Amino acid sequence: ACSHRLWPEIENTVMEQVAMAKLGVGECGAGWQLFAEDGEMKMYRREEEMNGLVVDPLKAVHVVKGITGYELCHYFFSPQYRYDWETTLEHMVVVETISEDTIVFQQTHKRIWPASQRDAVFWSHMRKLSDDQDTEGPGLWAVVNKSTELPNYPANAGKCVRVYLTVCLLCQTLVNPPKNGGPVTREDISCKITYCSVVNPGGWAPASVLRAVYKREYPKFLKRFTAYVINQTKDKPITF
Ligand SMILES: O=S(=O)(CCO)c1ccc(-c2ccc(C3CCCC3)c([C@H]3C[C@H]3c3ccccn3)c2)cc1
Repeated sequence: ACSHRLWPEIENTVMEQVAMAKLGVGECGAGWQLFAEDGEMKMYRREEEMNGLVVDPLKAVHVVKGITGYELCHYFFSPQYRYDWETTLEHMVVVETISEDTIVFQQTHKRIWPASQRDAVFWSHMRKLSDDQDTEGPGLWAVVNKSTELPNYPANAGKCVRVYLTVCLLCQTLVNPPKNGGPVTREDISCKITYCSVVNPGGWAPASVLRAVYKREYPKFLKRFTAYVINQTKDKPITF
């Protein structure tokens, strides 16, 4: 995989995205505004436009009990589960499997009225990161998705407007070993999640419409996805 043409970009993007994900939303002076909250899940956005297009960066933080960072990243990265949890997905193609941890996708998303239908072409990479603090711990896992150009999937060639996205799912597993020294069970683990995304909608769509869609779709997506992983893993051995 290190020889692949995308490798340098993947390496740089992962480092940059993980560094950004680790930054707290800090004092809200940094422009992050809380727009959705549900229990442990908090969603922030910054209102940003690029030549008239809404490209509001999104940062969500969440803590989920009973699953590991590896498990969350595995179900997020692996194509075979995506239709189960990604409700806005109309069609997904695995364009290229660069390695077991790097895949190129083409996805068509269901049309969200009144915007025209969108598609995305992006590479997706999953990786374990060394957790600076404790090296031997379960550590940090991340999946980074970033739009890329593919000659065989030219942008805006068919009915869909091409979106440009950069997404980072950063997960830290927290283990609370049982007092009695017994084996670690799912009651003793939780996962701290940071999900960052910037989606440039490609073609024009009304700012009010896009912001309403983001406000509705992102909380739904993160809640549905985490519930899906909890359900998929509850009767399986823990994978760190
Ligand atoms: O995390 S991923 O990599 C998971 C792999 O599927 C991801 C997440 C989000 C998107 C996406 C793509 C298009 C749109 C919009 C833009 C104009 C009209 C459609 C949106 C906005 C609508 C928001 C949204 C948020 C979450 C889920 C779906 N929809 C989001 C794509 C990939």
